[in-house]
Amino acid sequence: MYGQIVRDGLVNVTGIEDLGLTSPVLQRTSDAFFKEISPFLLHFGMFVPTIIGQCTPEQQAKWLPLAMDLKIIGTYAQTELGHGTFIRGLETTATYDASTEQFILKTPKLSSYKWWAGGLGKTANHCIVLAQLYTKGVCHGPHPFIVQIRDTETHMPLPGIKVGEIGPKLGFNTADNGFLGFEDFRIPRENLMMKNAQVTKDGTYVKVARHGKLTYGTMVFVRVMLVSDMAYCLAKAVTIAVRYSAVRRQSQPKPDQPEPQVLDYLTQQHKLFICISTAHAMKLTSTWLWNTFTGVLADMRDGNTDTLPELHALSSCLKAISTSDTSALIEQCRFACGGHGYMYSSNLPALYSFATATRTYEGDYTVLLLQTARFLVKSWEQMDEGKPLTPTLAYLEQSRNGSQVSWDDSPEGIVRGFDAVAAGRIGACVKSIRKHINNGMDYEDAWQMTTVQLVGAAEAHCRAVICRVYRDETARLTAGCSPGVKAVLDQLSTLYLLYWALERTGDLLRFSSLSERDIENLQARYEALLLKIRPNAVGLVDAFDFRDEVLMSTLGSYDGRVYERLMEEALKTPLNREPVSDSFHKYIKPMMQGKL
Ligand SMILES: CCCCCCCCC/C=C/C(=O)SCCNC(=O)CCNC(=O)[C@H](O)C(C)(C)COP(=O)(O)OP(=O)(O)OC[C@H]1O[C@@H](n2cnc3c(N)ncnc32)[C@H](O)[C@@H]1OP(=O)(O)O
Ligand SMILES: Cc1cc2nc3c(=O)[nH]c(=O)nc-3n(C[C@H](O)[C@H](O)[C@H](O)COP(=O)(O)OP(=O)(O)OC[C@H]3O[C@@H](n4cnc5c(N)ncnc54)[C@H](O)[C@@H]3O)c2cc1C
Repeated sequence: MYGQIVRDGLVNVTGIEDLGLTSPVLQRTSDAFFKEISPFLLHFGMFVPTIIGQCTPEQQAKWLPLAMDLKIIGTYAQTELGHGTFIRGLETTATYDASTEQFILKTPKLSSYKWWAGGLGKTANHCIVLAQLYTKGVCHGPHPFIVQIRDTETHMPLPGIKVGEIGPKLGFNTADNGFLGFEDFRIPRENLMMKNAQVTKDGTYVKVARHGKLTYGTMVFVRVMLVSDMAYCLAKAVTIAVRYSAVRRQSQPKPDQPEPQVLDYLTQQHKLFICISTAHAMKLTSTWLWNTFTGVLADMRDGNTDTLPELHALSSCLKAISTSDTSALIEQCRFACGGHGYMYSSNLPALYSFATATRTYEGDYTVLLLQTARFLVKSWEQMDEGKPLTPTLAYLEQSRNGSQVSWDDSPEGIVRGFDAVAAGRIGACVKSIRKHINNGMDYEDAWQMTTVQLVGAAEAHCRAVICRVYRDETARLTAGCSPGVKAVLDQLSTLYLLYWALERTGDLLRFSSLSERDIENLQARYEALLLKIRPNAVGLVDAFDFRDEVLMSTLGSYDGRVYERLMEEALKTPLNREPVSDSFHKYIKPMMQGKL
């Protein structure tokens, strides 16, 4: 399996190179080669971006051509057996030896071993290592180093390097995730990636970055990219599930009628149409987030890091919510396909295992929402001090006088309702923290006692951002469309708002004048909208325009020959090569004859 995937991975990479395309395209085209993950994912997904983001121009001139021409194969080794979330707690050390102008890398304990980096086990010969930088007896915190770990000719691990594969996982089983330990492993001073901090030959530490967290820049980039990846993943899953639901006929609600397409059941529409809407919502939000990200990068190039905190807060909650929603909705697509959705040949299991991993890697869901919550609470306090709010938090102003928002069930009114929920939940967190402090707790304990609410407030903020961006971007992008297209896309964005309003009635009752009658109206509108979308459902997923080779699904292929494809795949399984398995003669027959 590994050998096959490496071969396909290289065909994919060199093919893209020949076309002179860039790595995001690689990500998309690799889908046509793999159901699983390429061992080269981290090379282009994190190793190359870190060289660009963390190296000086001179260092880039050395390393980038080698990486882009695949003369070296890299990964990103930050997480350790003992630490993944808490980067400041990483145990691997890099101690500067001025006498030889080298850093000495050590993994002092088993828990210090790097663990998880994709491609590290058997594929990569270089990696970015995050290690605690020591010079002149002082620790300056985690810094990125570029480290050769295998001989580029023999691929043997270099002396002082312990490296290997970490073993089977829920998914990602071709990603070749590995472990890495250092025993007094020496690297040249120049292998410290010196864009944000430098160590001179005599060991003097020089801080260059204007912001203490620019070392974390690669993670922010990947979080931004993952929102788009999730939209793409969910669009594939719902294409499979909707097409299958159009082919599958089951049960007989009316004795004198033929079995209906399962797509005609309202419950099936309830499971699947939110998936179509969410794929659109996340795609539009990811483009908006990308534009925000590139804007912040431009500001930082001009020496201004003022917009970085809002980007960190946005990328954290959008990565958390997009990966969490996608994992849940891909599983919902699988549920909607009955037993055949559980077949590996449907491709839904592989899509799910990829999505559910993203909820954890690049920053755990809870941890990132708490990062966003930190920014929300700080913004609330700045508002109390009369300081201006950042654009995505402008809605907090409406909460200043504490009056309840009057419920308005128009799409724009529902967006305002979600703003009110977010403002209300942030305000409740601030109130909780202040109450605990007044009762004698210190700030850290008061914060910890409020974290369940803080995660909820961050989710509410993120939902409000997605609703607003989705609604605004749909209106902007459909302005020139035909009335028919405009109407269908408006139905999808309205469906998203009604769905989440019904999911969050508790919050809306608490923070707006929503009534029981309003909820009944929402439910009726939602169900009527499902029926309106039904005639366009297959057209909407066809519009995602996935080729069969990319969907790789017995259930989702364009021609709808589901049962023929399921049988074709079944006959390919190794167990069907012989009519009788040799296990019958070895075990079953002796058992039947009482000879086991
Ligand atoms: C195509 C692609 C496919 C690419 C496909 C690639 C496949 C990927 C495979 C997987 C790869 C990985 O998982 S790589 C490993 C990923 N690992 C992670 O993501 C680890 C997650 N942990 C973290 O990011 C950090 O530990 C975090 C939780 C933020 C806490 O960091 P710290 O303790 O240093 O910071 P704190 O004390 O919490 O906060 C101090 C201040 O720093 C700010 N801060 C914290 N992080 C910041 C940041 N990133 N940018 C700006 N500011 C930040 C906070 O807002 C605070 O600001 P003030 O409030 O103003 O003080
Ligand atoms: C498929 C996959 C691929 C990966 N690839 C890479 C890679 O290429 N390179 C790399 O460096 N890493 C990689 N990782 C590792 C990944 O980045 C970490 O697993 C992730 O950052 C989570 O950290 P952790 O595993 O230490 O979990 P922990 O942080 O230990 O989480 C365990 C639990 O503790 C909770 N928790 C932790 N801190 C807090 C807190 N402050 N407040 C409240 N709750 C908290 C979490 O929410 C979670 O419920 C990969 C992981 C996976 C699953």
